[in-house]
Amino acid sequence: MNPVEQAFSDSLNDRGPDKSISTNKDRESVHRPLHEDEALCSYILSTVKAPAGALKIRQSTIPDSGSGLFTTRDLAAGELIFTSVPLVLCAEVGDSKEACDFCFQQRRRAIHPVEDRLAHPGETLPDVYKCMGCNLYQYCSESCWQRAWDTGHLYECGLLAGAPYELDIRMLYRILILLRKKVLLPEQVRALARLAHEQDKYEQFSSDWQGVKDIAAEAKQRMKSELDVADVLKLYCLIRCNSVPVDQTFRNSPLGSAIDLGAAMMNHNCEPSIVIVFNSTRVEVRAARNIKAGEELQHCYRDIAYDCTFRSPRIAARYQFKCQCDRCIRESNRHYEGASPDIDDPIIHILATQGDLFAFIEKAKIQALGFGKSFDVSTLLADIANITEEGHAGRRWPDDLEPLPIALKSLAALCEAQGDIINTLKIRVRALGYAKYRNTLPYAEDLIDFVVSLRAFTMYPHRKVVLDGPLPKFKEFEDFCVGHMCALYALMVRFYGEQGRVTRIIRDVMHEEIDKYYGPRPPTRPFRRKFKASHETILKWAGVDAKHWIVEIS
Ligand SMILES: C[S@@+](CC[C@H](N)C(=O)[O-])C[C@H]1O[C@@H](n2cnc3c(N)ncnc32)[C@H](O)[C@@H]1O
Repeated sequence: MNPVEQAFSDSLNDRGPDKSISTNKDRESVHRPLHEDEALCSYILSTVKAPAGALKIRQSTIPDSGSGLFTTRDLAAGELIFTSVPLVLCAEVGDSKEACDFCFQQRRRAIHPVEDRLAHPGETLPDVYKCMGCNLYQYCSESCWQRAWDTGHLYECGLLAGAPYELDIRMLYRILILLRKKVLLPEQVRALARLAHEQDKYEQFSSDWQGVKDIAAEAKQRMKSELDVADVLKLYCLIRCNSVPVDQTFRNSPLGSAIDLGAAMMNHNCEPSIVIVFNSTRVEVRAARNIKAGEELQHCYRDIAYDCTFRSPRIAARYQFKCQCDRCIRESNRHYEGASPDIDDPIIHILATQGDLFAFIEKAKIQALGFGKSFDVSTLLADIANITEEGHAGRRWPDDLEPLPIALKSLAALCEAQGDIINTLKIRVRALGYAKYRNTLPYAEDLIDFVVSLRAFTMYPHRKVVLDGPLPKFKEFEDFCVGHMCALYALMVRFYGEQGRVTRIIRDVMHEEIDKYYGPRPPTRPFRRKFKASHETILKWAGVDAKHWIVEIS
C-alpha cells in the first residue's frame, strides 16, 4: 500500500493519523465525533473560501445526525457563504448525457453551453468530444479532454473497458485510482475517510448487500487498489452519503457528482437555509433566506419540489436516515387529512397516481422527440384529468402537488416541440402558477424556459397561431414578459450572484426586452400596476387563481 492509501485506510479504520507515533490518546481523538476533532474541523474549514471565522463545525441541531456546519454571522438571502473546489468530480455518461467531464458546462438548457447567450430554439450545438480510449467520458472540446487527461484521466482510461454507467461506481473507481497514483494529498484523504458512511445501516436495509459487496470487489480488482475490499466497501458507502449532484436544478438529471469536504458537512432539511450552486466546477454556497448567526446551514438533498412520499424513501435509501422535518410532517398530515374516509391506506393510492403521472411525463418526452407527428392537446389534458380526478386517495389530486405541475411542464414542452406556442404558454402558466417552492433552483430553471417561450411569442406578434378561444391582448403579454424577465433576473442574482454567467446572460436579455418595450419603466409603480393587471388577466386565461402566483417586481 502506498502512503496515501495507507493514510486513507488508517483514518477510515480509526488507527490514528500516523501509526508510528500513535498513542492511546491519538486513538481516542480519532474515535471522537467529527465536530470534537478540532484539528480535522479546522482542516476541513481551511479547504473552503470564506471570511475568517465565519463557519464552525459543531454537533448538528438535528437529533442523531452527527456533525453539521454553522454560520457565525448573520447572512442575507442570496449572500455568498463559501466557495470551494471539490476533491473529486465525476460526470454522468451515456447517450442523452452530455456533461463535459472536465468543465461540466451544461448543454441541455436554454443557455448556450459555450457562448454567453441563450441558445436559439432548435439550434445545433457544437459536437461533444468522446475519449477514444475509454469511449465513456465526454468533453466539450479536445482541449477539455487534454486537460482532463493531464489531471488524472490518463491513469483510469485504460482500466475502464466495459465499466458501468452508474455514477457512484465510476466515482469509486476514480477515487481508488487517485489514491493509488497519489494524486490526492495525505491530509485530504485523512479528512475524506472521516466523512459519514453509514455502512451498518446500509447493510441492514439494503435489499442486495451482496451486490454492493461485489461492486467493491470488482472496483478493487479493476483499479488494482492495494486497499482491503472492506475499505473499498466503506468508501463506496461514503460516496453515496456525501457526494452532491453537480447542477442542483435537478430538472434535467444532474451533470455528475462531486465530493467536496465543505459541502459534505451540511445536513439535510426539506426547507433548506442554503443552496449549493455549481459555477462550472466550483461549488458556491449561498443563503436561500436570511440566516441568523449561530444557525446550522442545511440544504435539501433531493428535488425540493416533490413531496414527502417521493422524497423520503429516496433520501432514506441513499443517506440512511428518515427525515423528520416540519415539512415532512405537514405533508404527510395533508395526505391523511385530504383522503377520502373509505380508503384504508391513502399513501398506496397516492403513490399509484404519482406513478401514472410519471408515466405520462415519460410518454410526453418520447412524443416530443417524434417531430412531425401531431398530437391532440385536449386528449392529453383529458388523460391528466382522468389520472387526477380521484387520484388523491379518492379525492381530486391538488393542483400544486407534484408531479402534476411537472406533468404540465412536459406537456408544454411537447406543445413547444410541435410549434404550438399558444398552448405552450397557457400550459406553462398553469404549471408555474401552481408551483409551490418558488425560491429554488428548479423553479428558476423552469422560469428561464417560460421566459424563453414568452419571448418567442412577443418577438413575432404576427405569426399564425392556433386559438382555442379569445386570447389576452398582445400588449398584456408584453407587460407580462417584461415583468417576468425582471423577476427572473432578481432570482438569478440570488442564486448565481451579480457576476454569475447565467445572471449576466439573463441581464442582457432583460435589457433587450426593456429597450423595446413601450410602456412605463420597470420597476416604477406605474409599471408594477400595469404588470399586475396583465398578470391577472393572463392567469385567468390559463385557468389559474391569481392568489396562487403573486410576483413582486423590485
Ligand atoms: C453529507 S453527510 C452530513 C454530515 C454528517 N452529519 C456528518 O456528521 O459527517 C450526510 C449524513 O448526515 C446524516 N444526516 C444528514 N441530514 C440528516 C437529517 N436531516 N436527519 C438525520 N440524519 C441526517 C446522515 O447520516 C447522512 O448520511
